[in-house]
Amino acid sequence: MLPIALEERHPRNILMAHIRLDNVTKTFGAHTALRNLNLEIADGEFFVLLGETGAGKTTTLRIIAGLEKPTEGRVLIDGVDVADWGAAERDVALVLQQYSLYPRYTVKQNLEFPLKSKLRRVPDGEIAERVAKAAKTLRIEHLLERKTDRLSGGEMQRVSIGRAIVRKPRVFLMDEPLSALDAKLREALRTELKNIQMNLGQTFLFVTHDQIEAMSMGDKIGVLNNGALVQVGTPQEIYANPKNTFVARSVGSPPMNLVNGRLVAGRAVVAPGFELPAGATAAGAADRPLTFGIRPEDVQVEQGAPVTAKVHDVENHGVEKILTLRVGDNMLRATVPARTSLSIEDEVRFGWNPDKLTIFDQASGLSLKHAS
Ligand SMILES: Nc1ncnc2c1ncn2[C@@H]1O[C@H](COP(=O)(O)OP(=O)(O)OP(=O)(O)O)[C@@H](O)[C@H]1O
Repeated sequence: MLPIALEERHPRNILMAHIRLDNVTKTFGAHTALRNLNLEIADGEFFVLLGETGAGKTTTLRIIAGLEKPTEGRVLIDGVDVADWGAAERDVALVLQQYSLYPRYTVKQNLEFPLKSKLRRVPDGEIAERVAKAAKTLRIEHLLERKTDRLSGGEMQRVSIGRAIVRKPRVFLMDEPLSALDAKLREALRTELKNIQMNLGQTFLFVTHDQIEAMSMGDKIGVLNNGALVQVGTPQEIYANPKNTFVARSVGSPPMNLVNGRLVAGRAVVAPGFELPAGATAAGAADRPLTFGIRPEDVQVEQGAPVTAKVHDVENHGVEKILTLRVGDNMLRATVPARTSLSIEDEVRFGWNPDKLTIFDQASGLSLKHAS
């Protein structure tokens, strides 16, 4: 019996999809790539999975796409367990870092290709309509007759995304699609991709190791470390309230300052001459080794007595400067306005509003806010 055409199975007015991973574990021999992953991606959400190399990002995408089976756990699309569905039936589009285009075909032929499969049965008129619309959205109309081996990296990636868009999949899965592009193009495509997603209103799962991409594009970010999901939240939640020191280090450029210290007589002490105001002590912070976290933009730096630090380095970033301060054995980064005129070896005093501190348990790395 012929398989039911995808176009008939998923009526075109139902394009969105809700994805849930229930306790998914994936092992390759003795190696555990994913452990007890619980993940929920809402309809129409732009969800970014952020993780370092080997964290399990691609494995997660491949499991959702049906290219890999979980060792344990379930994948649900719109509430339905899709364990028995093959990749084609799941109707998800995977966009990869390497553009999988046909080099001898024109852009137009590349865009038409996914719709010409027998499984889809898309009428010719509709193929032309969808290709024209995708080309307009991606601003590649002028390239339609060009062979894809004559395109720049950015243009090729647009065509790859176009091949996903014309299919009208239920879900877009994107595996570091911008990482092979140069910085300027990456920035431009970040904004475009976000706009495209908002216009289509469809579910996007985008994986990256680039925290700037995650922060600027995601409605929600999931931070993956060593196959485990550490924290899920909006970019603002993740930035302002990291669950542990790993997440604190993963977002922000420069990252959060993390300095080890402890509480002595109710007063937080990081190092000699580096005492935090008494108000900085958090509820539940007993006398134990702690790590104090402060974002560089929350460090205030002034010239004059009492001297508490020396300027170790000054980086000029146009709108702002990033100072590295030497405080005893510790280095502290501070973001200050560009007009600040400080030079290496200048003596300064620094401080911060205690409300801006995040305090972590040194042994577990967990934020006391999340632990309480
Ligand atoms: N088919 C496989 N066989 C054996 N090990 C695998 C296989 N696929 C992935 N792994 C391992 O599982 C872990 C997670 O891999 P995965 O590709 O999901 O990571 P990633 O976060 O996408 O990394 P990257 O950013 O480098 O692509 C890695 O340690 C990897 O070596």
